[in-house]
Amino acid sequence: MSYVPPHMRNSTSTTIDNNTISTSNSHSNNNNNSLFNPSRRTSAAPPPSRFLSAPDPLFPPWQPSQRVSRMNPHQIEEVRLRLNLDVTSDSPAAPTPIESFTDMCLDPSIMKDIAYHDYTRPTSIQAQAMPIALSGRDLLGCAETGSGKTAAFTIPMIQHCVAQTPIRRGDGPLALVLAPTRELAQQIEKEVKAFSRSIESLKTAIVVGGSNIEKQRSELKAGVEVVVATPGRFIDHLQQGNTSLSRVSFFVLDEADRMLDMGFEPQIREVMRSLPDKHQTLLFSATMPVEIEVLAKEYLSSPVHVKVGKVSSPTTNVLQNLVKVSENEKIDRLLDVLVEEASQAEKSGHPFPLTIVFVERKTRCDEVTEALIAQGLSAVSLHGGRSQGERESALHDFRSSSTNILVATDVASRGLDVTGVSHVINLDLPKTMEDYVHRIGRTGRAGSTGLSTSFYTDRDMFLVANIRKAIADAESGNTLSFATGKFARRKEKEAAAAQKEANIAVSKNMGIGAASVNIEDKYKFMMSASNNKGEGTADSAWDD
Ligand SMILES: Nc1ncnc2c1ncn2[C@@H]1O[C@H](COP(=O)(O)OP(=O)(O)OP(=O)(O)O)[C@@H](O)[C@H]1O
Repeated sequence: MSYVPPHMRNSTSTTIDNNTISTSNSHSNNNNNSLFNPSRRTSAAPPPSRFLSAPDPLFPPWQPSQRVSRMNPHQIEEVRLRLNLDVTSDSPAAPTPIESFTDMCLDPSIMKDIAYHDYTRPTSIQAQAMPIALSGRDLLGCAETGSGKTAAFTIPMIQHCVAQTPIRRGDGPLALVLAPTRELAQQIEKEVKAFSRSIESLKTAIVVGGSNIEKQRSELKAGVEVVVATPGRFIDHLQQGNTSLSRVSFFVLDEADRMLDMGFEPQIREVMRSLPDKHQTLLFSATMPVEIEVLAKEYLSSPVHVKVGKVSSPTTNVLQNLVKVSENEKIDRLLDVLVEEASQAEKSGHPFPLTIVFVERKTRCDEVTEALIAQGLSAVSLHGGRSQGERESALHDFRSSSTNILVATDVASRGLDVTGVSHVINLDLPKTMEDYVHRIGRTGRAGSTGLSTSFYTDRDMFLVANIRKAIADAESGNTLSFATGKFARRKEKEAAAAQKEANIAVSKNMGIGAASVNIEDKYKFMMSASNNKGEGTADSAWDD
């Protein structure tokens, strides 16, 4: 299929009104609802975009500086090599990577905000992804954790919005970003605001579960240029007719793979199917499983694939420690590490380094936090079982360093960017390498270095072998990545379970079963909690 730029795509086939959403997820439980059911539109809502005569093209031509335009293929290749960029594209060729913001010929207001935030030069993913996005192309972007993927789509998105006819009351947004967690969505919206602080006319809305739906409804109905949302709540608003996709011409899925894992694939597919013909789509993640590539093949139009360095692997900015422990000594060992950190900090006169402790389950999260507080440490917990207000206040305390330890489930493992996190501790290892990559990526961000400490027991040997391999690969410069995605995760879990079974059989034969485990009284409640059947796992915390 040859490439058709978004502004050349046929806009007369925007037959979105008849599309219905499949409602396998609890967030959208009305099977008869159409996302765009005209009867659900408010009278203030505009007619579908095909009836609008847009005075301005949706995708005005964008050109980089003369200097960049004059680069020859050899020079382009040299830049890609230097920036560790792997770029593939059907015709036409991918736009040239740009190593300075000035050469990107951005709106002067955006340039002012980039300077305000002290971004002096683009990161590798930004250098290549931004020109692709600015030229209206679809994109599949994969770069390691903390490499600046957010600005890579945020800045071109703002530039795109500035070029559109203004939003009127009742219009849907011009740009839509979907992200898997409330915290990540809020962070992205902040970044949109940060790079559009000089553009008063650009309004944003954050649309996530757990927050006041009335306020969101009135913001959406009043009309905003950019919506950043978690999928469940956004679909709710679509179904209620509070917003529409009819003006969305810039669509981003951040941490796309995670949203598919969460069961939002039908909804995401429906949104992608229902977008007006004139739009561009950008998909980003640090791990890019095959399911995403399949989705991209179906819905993206000749996307440019950009990979930076070794994808789907732990960032090399983090020094990874693996510590073998028994289940019942985990908390003591955690306290040892944290108390030592506190005393080092005191000796050196530095503040206690910001530390994230990942645990497997919600209740364990609260209990570990209580145990740390009982030892005089300053800790807060973050998980999907807490109210939205509690989640926000925990993250606020941690971001402002008024609390230096965040104990969290995997709800904090994706995308969260907290400046100054220097240590990630896996009290419980995650089930898969993919989650491990995202978790330890909360440190060692934006070129800084970080440390991770992972406690493991016999039951984690499968994952530990993979981690060791990843560390060895990184040291030897091996560029092969491990497989990610739903199927790969299932296989990984099955293999891990088989190994666990084998270990249990061996220990039974040796007469060392669970009965011999001696749990200190003070931690007994944690063991029982984590063994408690029916309690939500970390995955069920993703309840946006
Ligand atoms: N060009 C730049 N110059 C300086 N700092 C930057 C630049 N781009 C991004 N950063 C900073 O780098 C940090 C990480 O960026 P970001 O959160 O976008 O990473 P990410 O690639 O999305 O990570 P993850 O995969 O974990 O979501 C942020 O604090 C951001 O402000």
